[in-house]
Amino acid sequence: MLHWLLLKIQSTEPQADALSDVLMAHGALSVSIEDAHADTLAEQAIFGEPGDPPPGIWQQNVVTAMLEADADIQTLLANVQAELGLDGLKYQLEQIEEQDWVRATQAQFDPIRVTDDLWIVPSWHQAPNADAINIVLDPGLAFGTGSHPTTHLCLSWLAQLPKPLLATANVLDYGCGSGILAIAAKKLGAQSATGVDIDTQAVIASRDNALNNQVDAIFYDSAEYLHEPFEIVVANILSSALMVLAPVIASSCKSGGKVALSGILDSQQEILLAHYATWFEMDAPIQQDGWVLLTGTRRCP
Ligand SMILES: C[S@@+](CC[C@H](N)C(=O)[O-])C[C@H]1O[C@@H](n2cnc3c(N)ncnc32)[C@H](O)[C@@H]1O
Repeated sequence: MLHWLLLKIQSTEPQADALSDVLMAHGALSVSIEDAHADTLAEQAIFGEPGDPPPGIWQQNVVTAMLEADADIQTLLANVQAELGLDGLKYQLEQIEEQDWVRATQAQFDPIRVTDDLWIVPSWHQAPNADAINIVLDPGLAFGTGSHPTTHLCLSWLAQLPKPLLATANVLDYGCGSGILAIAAKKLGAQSATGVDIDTQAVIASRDNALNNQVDAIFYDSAEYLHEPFEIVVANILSSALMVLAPVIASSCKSGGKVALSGILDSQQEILLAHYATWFEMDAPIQQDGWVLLTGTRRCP
């Protein structure tokens, strides 16, 4: 049964916001803007870092309006053209059938293999390897489902740490998001795991996820962080935050302790390597899909 129409209009960066406003004013249920070249070699990557000005939008984009099935498209287009002074709009119309939206959303998330022995499994899936360490995690408001290369890099690093080292290690997950790294550390055998985050929602999500995984890990607001020393510190935060937090991360890591830093783009690794070399003996960077993991060992202060 037909339920909605999707009107997709080709646009350019200066027009896109005004076009969205006019579509909403004339009855669109929702409007989204996407890169016109998404999923092609010409795709334009846009990243925002805390403290930076808003990154803007794509030069060539597609503005998509979701409309009631009986919307009068010709009148809507005439209004858009008249109000914005645009001629010859290029557009496409698609029909959306009713479907089971919960099932459709869940179908996008499959179990993620980190190693043969470590998997991230959505709660509605059967674990592909029941004997593996399976972290049960559903997509939520906090970052960290395991699908992003930066999380994957940190998880792979935790998984390859020697078991005797982990068994005596207290692990700090700075910028815990969903709590995935702290939960993984504890499940892999760490003595203790603590996560802190600047975002209250992340702390709540981490506590819920730890409970769902029957993992005893502590999560709290980074504003209350006590600067305790840990044997292992993982921090998957964007590079600008890692630069600012470097003294905190260094003072949180015991002499001889290990650090793993991610959320770093290829182009940002040199400056971070140089900065963290002040406190750590740094290893060769590890790369995945344009993202970098930096690891090191804390020198004696
Ligand atoms: C990329 S997510 C990483 C989440 C998870 N650790 C993972 O590896 O998937 C970064 C997290 O760091 C948090 N964050 C950003 N800046 C921070 C800061 N200055 N102090 C503490 N947490 C911060 C964000 O709220 C976010 O939850």
